[in-house]
Amino acid sequence: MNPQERIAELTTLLNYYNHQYYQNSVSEVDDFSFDKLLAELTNLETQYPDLRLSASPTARVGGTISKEFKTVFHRFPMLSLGNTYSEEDLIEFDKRVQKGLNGQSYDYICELKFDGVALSLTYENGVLVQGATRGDGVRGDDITNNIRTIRTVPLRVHADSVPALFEVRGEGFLPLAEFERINKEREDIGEALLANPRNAASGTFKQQDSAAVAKRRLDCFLYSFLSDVDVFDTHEESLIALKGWGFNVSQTWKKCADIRDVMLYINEWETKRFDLPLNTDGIVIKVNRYDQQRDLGYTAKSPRWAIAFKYKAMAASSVLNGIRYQVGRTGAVTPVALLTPVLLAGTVVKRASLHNSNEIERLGIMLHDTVFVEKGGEIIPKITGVDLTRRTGQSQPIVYPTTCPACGTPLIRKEGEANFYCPNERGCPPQRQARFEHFIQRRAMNIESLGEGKIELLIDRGLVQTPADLYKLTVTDLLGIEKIFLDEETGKKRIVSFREKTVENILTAIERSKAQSLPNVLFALGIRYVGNTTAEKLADYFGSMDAIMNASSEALLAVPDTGPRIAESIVAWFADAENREYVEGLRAAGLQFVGEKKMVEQEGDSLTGKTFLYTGTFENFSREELESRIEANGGRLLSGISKKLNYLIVGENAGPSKVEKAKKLNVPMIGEDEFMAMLVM
Ligand SMILES: NC(=O)c1ccc[n+]([C@@H]2O[C@H](COP(=O)([O-])OP(=O)(O)OC[C@H]3O[C@@H](n4cnc5c(N)ncnc54)[C@H](O)[C@@H]3O)[C@@H](O)[C@H]2O)c1
Ligand SMILES: [Zn+2]
Repeated sequence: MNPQERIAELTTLLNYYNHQYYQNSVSEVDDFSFDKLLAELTNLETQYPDLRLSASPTARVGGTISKEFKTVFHRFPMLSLGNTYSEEDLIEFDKRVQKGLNGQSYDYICELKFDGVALSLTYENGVLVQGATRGDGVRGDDITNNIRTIRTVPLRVHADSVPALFEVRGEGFLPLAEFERINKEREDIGEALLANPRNAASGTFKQQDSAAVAKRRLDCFLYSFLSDVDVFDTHEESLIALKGWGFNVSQTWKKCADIRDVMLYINEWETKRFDLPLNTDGIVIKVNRYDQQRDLGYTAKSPRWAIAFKYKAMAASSVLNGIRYQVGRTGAVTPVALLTPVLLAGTVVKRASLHNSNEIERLGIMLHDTVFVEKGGEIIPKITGVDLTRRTGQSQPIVYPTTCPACGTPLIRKEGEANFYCPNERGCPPQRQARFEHFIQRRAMNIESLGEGKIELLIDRGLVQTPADLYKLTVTDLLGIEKIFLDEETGKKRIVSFREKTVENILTAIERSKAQSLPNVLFALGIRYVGNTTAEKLADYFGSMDAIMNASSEALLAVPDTGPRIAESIVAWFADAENREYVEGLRAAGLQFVGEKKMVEQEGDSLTGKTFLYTGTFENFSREELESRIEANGGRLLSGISKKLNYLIVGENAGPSKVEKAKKLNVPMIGEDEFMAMLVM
């Protein structure tokens, strides 16, 4: 391939990866591979400047804006950072800084490079007025409402000395613990898992529904301050002040006197970073003094006074001794690799995730192979490849089981799904146990005192078949029973025994669970795809278990955010005779089958398929009434003016900027009378 062809190929490919990464929150390649391709393109362009294409990703910030949000212009451009994986490059960087500053002395501030989404927050008179994404660096998406859901972001800064107008920038992220929690929940209801915390954060910030965003507890670390007036002389001062004003500044930064100090910081955090509550992929080195930053200036894409040093993913090699097939609550069978223990990023790794059978095939691994294990964003490390040079005659092909490792039932694979399933929902021991565990969790029936082996014991003793049987348990059933559990790994014994106090606690918790509301009961049933939020929406809409149980697929589809996949799953679940019997058992036990019907009754469909936004006040409706009438007639409310908006309803004292924007985008504006006329059409 000649340079011209290669440049064209790389330009197209990298633009595609950027699009996937920034617009769709998907990484099709790992960052290291991406950065290598980008470096190759940069080199080719330097060698053959005439061949550079106008769409080249080398001199532009990768993202763009989206149509779903209002566009905002950044007061100061939001740039990218030059990056490197090598110490030599860092020394080169330091030499450039030294040269650029003509012999002045300087120091650096080192920070961790947080792996999330860049955010810009604007404060006017101490009040948060705007939160935006980086977008293409010049314009970003206005996601103020979503940013307001972050609890550590101050909505108002209580400090006398803050400038009238200033901007802070930072990295929005999904804490690892939260990422794990969400994925556990998704696994529980059979949803596909989120790939990694960065992409999950990026996808969450782009959601339209701020209430849904609030449910994922996003967080944000702030790392820079900008204003028109000079407030600080150094970056260090700004970090200290931001912290003092109540911003969430990670206390991992450090002032470094020279590049050798920087290297020490890099080494120090290479493994320590895994103890942080979020993923980091390197460190950022910034010249401390603002006047020196100004002297050094910017390229089209990044500051000359800063650079990112990225850590290569931590890898180790180990031997694959076996595979354990785990059966989850929904029957999905997932392989876990059992490895010879190996030290990786400060922890001993014995297991690695393999996701599913496709992954085993893709990697081409065999039993007893030497494999590469990497610690990336996830808590469990993953196998990334095979060391073929060390394959011995001992290697054996991995034969994926065709029957359930727990109960022997032949496995099935549903169309379009990567996992094999054990269809024996009720008889398969791990599935049965997981069903109980799902039932007792806090968001379901909240009988968590039954955790940690107690359920296993009840099942073992034949005291319970389905969770409905919990409500028949008596003191005599429970008192005195016990079981010894042996931890396979440590060889330690653990005794679970039901003494008087335990029994009392359990029976009280079971009794109290009868007061759990309809959405909790519905969620407790464990219908695939019916998570907490869906259960709440169904309960709000139908008001009773019977109404849900007897609802047709079409009726279910009318519930907000309920698509065909959820609707079909619900209908199929209730069509099953044994499930019906189970539900009747729960009814007989006295659980809450009736709730509050909170959803607006459908009045008509005259607004179906149309989107609305309103501004100002109205004679015949309060804001709430207007919103509920729109929804009750099949219309949809949007949160901002975009080309997608069909009508802006304009009332008294309408917001001039909204009207202006609607005019610019040719969005039809209607008055209250016209809206009422549409209702009766
Ligand atoms: N895997 C893929 O498909 C794919 C596609 C596109 C981009 N990428 C990755 O994204 C990178 C490019 O993204 P980029 O342009 O946002 O650059 P970058 O992520 O390498 O650096 C700039 C960003 O770093 C972040 N940052 C984190 N901590 C910071 C701190 N302490 N101080 C200042 N900034 C901090 C900010 O959000 C800033 O916008 C590439 O290096 C690549 O690894 C991957
Ligand atoms: Zn099974």
